[in-house]
Amino acid sequence: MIEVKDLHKGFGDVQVLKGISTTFHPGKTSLIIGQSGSGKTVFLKTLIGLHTPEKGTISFDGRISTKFTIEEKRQWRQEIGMVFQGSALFDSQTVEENVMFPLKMFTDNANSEMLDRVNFALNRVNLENSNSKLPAELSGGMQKRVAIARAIVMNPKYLFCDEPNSGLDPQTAIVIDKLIKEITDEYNITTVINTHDMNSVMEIGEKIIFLKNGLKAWEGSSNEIFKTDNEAVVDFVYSSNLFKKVREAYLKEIK
Ligand SMILES: Nc1ncnc2c1ncn2[C@@H]1O[C@H](COP(=O)(O)OP(=O)(O)OP(=O)(O)O)[C@@H](O)[C@H]1O
Repeated sequence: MIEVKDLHKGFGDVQVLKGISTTFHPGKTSLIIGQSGSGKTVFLKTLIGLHTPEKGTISFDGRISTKFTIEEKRQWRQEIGMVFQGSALFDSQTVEENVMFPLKMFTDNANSEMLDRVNFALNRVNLENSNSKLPAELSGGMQKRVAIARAIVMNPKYLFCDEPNSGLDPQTAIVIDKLIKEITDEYNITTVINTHDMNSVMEIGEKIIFLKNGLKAWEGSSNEIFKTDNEAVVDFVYSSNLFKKVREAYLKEIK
């Protein structure tokens, strides 16, 4: 479980996060949504330790990350998986080398042991027989699978994804979303995803946090987001006519 309390982060005179508190639970996919510039990326980067908060705490199963010693930080870093926008694979390395990278960096396991683990992760994302391919030889959806395999190869407790389905067609995006949700359930991972994709919100949003101007303006589940009368959420999520109609139809049905 990740507990965030009163998180503040700014740059110079600009305050970006203005006191965010929330909790992310194991086995659940939590989604961060909000307009461009609302602070989603700064929030995610602060959670993973790339930004240091001025105020507030982030606690990982009781361990406060800003108080970590170097050794504790190294240990914690191994418990984290990350999927970045655009997959962030090493272009000149094969799929196998990309997925093996965290194992080489953090463990001194024998090569055969690492290879078993790599094959397990690739198998889990349904990407067998691609070990020797280069990222350029794969489709965008397959590259995301490699990025997910790399993120889970260390058996993480926490998974952070920044726009995991950006650049994918809607069908592939849903497949990737569902894969992340399945893995989250299966391995009881605490997963936090930044997204702009309203399909993701509806499909996999077990918990949704809506940021507005650096504050948490709303949180709830995908079912609750249909029913909410929070104006800011409704304006943001149902800004397209299609989603407005879907919401109206849903609300009629449950009356
Ligand atoms: N390193 C930085 N230095 C100064 N300002 C920054 C820095 N990183 C982010 N900001 C500012 O913080 C604000 C929030 O940015 P952030 O990238 O978190 O927004 P976002 O919600 O992720 O937007 P988007 O959906 O467009 O990715 C913006 O005004 C941005 O200019």
